[in-house]
Amino acid sequence: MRFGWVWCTRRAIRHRTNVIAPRRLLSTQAASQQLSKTRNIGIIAHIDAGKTTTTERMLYYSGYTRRIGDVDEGSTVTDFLPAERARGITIQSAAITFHWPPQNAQQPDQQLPSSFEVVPRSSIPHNINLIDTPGHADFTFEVLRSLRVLDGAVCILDGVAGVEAQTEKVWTQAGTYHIPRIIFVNKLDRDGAAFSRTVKEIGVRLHGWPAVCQIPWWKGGDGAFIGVGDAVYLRGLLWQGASDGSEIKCFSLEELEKSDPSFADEIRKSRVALVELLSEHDDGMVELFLEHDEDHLAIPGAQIIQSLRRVVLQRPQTVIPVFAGASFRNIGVQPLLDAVVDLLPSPLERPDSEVSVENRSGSLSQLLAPTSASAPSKVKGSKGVAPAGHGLHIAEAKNLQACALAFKVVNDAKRGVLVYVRVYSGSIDRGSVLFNTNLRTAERAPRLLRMYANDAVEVESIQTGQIGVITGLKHARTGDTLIVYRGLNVKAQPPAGLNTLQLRPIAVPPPVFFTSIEPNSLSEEKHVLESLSILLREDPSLHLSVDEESGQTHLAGMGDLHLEIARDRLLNDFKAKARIGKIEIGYRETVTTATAPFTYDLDRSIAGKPTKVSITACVSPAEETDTISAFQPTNADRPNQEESSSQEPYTTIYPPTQDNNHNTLTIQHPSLSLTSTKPSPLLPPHLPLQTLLSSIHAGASAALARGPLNHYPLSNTHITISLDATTQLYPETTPAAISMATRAAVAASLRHANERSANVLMEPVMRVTVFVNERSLGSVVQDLSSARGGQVLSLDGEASSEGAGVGGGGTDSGEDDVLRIDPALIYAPPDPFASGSGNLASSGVADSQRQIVARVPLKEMVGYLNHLRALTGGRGTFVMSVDGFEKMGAQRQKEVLEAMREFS
Ligand SMILES: Nc1nc2c(ncn2[C@@H]2O[C@H](COP(=O)(O)OP(=O)(O)OP(=O)(O)O)[C@@H](O)[C@H]2O)c(=O)[nH]1
Repeated sequence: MRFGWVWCTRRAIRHRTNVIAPRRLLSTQAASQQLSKTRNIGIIAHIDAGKTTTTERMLYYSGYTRRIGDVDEGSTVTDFLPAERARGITIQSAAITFHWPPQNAQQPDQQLPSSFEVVPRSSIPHNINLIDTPGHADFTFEVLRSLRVLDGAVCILDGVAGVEAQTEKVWTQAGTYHIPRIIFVNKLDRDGAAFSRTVKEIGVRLHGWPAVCQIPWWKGGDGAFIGVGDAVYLRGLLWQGASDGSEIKCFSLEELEKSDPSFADEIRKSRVALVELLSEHDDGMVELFLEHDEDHLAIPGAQIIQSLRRVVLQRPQTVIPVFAGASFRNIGVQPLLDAVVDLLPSPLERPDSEVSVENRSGSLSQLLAPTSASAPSKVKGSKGVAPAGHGLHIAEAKNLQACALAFKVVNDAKRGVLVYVRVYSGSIDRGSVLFNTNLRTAERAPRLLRMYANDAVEVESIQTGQIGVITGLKHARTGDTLIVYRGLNVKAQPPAGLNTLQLRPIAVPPPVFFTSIEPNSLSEEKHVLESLSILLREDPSLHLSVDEESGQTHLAGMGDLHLEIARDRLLNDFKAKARIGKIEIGYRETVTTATAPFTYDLDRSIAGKPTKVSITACVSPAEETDTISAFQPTNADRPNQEESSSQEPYTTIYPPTQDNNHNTLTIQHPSLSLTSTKPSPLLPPHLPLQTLLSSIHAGASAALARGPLNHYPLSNTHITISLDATTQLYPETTPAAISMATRAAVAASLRHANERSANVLMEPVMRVTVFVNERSLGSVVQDLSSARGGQVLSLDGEASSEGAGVGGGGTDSGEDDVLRIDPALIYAPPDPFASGSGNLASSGVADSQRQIVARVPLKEMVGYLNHLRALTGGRGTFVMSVDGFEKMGAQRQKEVLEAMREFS
């Protein structure tokens, strides 16, 4: 029997049409039907596992592309940036929409049946919004950003390499967002493919029970990879005939019994193992098993799917459905798409979104819940927000019409800047005024799009749960929260409370590499700055700063590849004409002593106008600890002085969260009260107190950008500014003068501190996780701890005696309560090409795979991959992330500074 990937059972669907529902109910029912038929999913994996290759097949089989794009030819839909095509890697996550199973334009929208006991969900076309994420560790932040808007994920593994370092990392990250995941073991056509070893690694390294839903079908038992055995529907699927993989031949167990009895036998074993595993985690499966006289094979496939779905949606997810294929050979992608629809959740099945309002967090439904009679009444001075512990009730929430997250900004050559949003509540309509709660600005959404592969289709609205694109926005950046508020116009602001609403704030790691950018000529400067500002809107993990003294612009990022790509995009995509310096490590400086107050008097003309002001500053070390931790919230540029002002109206504190470098700023302004409703007579009329404070903040930040020791940004430094309005402000005081004087006063104080007791350099220290063979373990540990000055924290998740108590062992997530699974208890079919047969030790997992976690200075990790490969015969892999900044010892600092001089 030959057929395309359209199940015969699909035709069996009957719809009940005799139910008459009220009109309003019908519209909400229609909306919820639509949402039930939506999947917002991501594809995650280690670099090169085959995410883009698999996505291309998904687009092709769903009918959205006419030919299959090839990563190696640079013709894929999702890797559309020239830099991605040139390098064959994904840099930006792409979001595309398609239907699965394919939708026939002539057919009316099909309704989901009321039960899935007989036919699976995948018998009805669903709307899939898919995000293909980058695998390289330098773009981890891009992955994190995407994970926030996903409801489910497909993790792709390379069947030869197994579970790799970056897989483990993104898997854990997806776990922290409670994103249900399924696994596709890809590249099973390659020499050395080891499905069994990979399945065992899933159990051991991803800490979940692999539910093997498909087993590989090797021709004649040990020949070419030709298809899969389906443990759910008890059949063999053979990809044959058409080279595009659209024709699949299906064999029943009885048929297989005649042609390939051992394969038929293995499919039965896989079904028994699957039912056994599900019975341990799902009571529904136990009942089914009993109902079917304890016959593992008698349970209908559709009910196995139902049980799989229930376990996938459990929190935490401990069972991981595993599928098999080789997307490059067009094998296995259609059943994987069915699994996406059948097993991953719709937006309706996801937990409520996290939000924060005025620094308090809760859930979106708490915020939107109608204020009940028992809800606390408005507290004076609290701007309508109930005190902590009473949820997030805000009277104005009833006027909130939509709430969305801009999770991605892309500069499209044809369509301009595209802002990808996921709507969490309400609907964004064409022409809506959106208030950006990060930037505190409003702008209109002129056009809305849905991206179907290469085509964009204009739409009137983007509804709750959907992903869409807004074009024509001038300000929105990746990570911004956008709200629509009843009565809002472009000039108005929503009331306090709502204007601080943030959806799932995300931590941005500090940048550790930087490079300088200098326009080739003055006339190029504008274009260079505009291009940089688009890059920054796209990617908030890039940081831009201007060194006022040297006039140089510095671009900082997460890794050397991250900056290399930014440089390529600037020069090649945006055609900016600029000189780009070499990529260097971003060290920090910190003060070691406190200074006495120093006053800077400014009295000169600026832009032809006389200006006058005095600013007093002193600096001190911010804290006693030697390290600073790595992560800060994204809304870092949002001043927080209102909070502190409510406690102390004459002091404004900018806490460390305002600054990526853990600097703090305290402004003492006796005689100027923040809580006073009347303007102070001590302030010049053109200088409101908030403007004065912002000018001081800007001046202090500029001074902190360049330290006196070696021109690195300051870190862990506390600045105190005191300003007596009666003696230090004048009618000629302007905001620009205040900034200038503050910068001068702080810079002088930093110099004084450095003269009294020299500043020290702080260097980025990475948390490195290395995977190596048993044989190479000794040499890699030796290399990390001796040659690279690192500190081994744990081996295989167990804290080493050396590292105990320093950074903790365990996984990257720091979780100690991860599920530890004995690989001997995991079912996997034998690997024909590996020595041994499905036993972890004999298949090489226990022997070969060891995990080392260490803290190592970033400087020592530059070029580490090549060294690791040499030490491990090419098998070792590693991932790293910033663990913090650490003060250098005198000798190390001397060596680093000398090396810098040598190369400069
Ligand atoms: N033999 C074989 N090669 C494959 C398969 N799938 C992908 N490849 C190849 O593996 C390489 C990487 O594939 P990609 O699809 O770019 O992998 P990726 O995971 O998207 O890579 P990044 O986006 O850079 O992380 C390409 O050369 C593909 O042709 C497969 O099933 N079999």
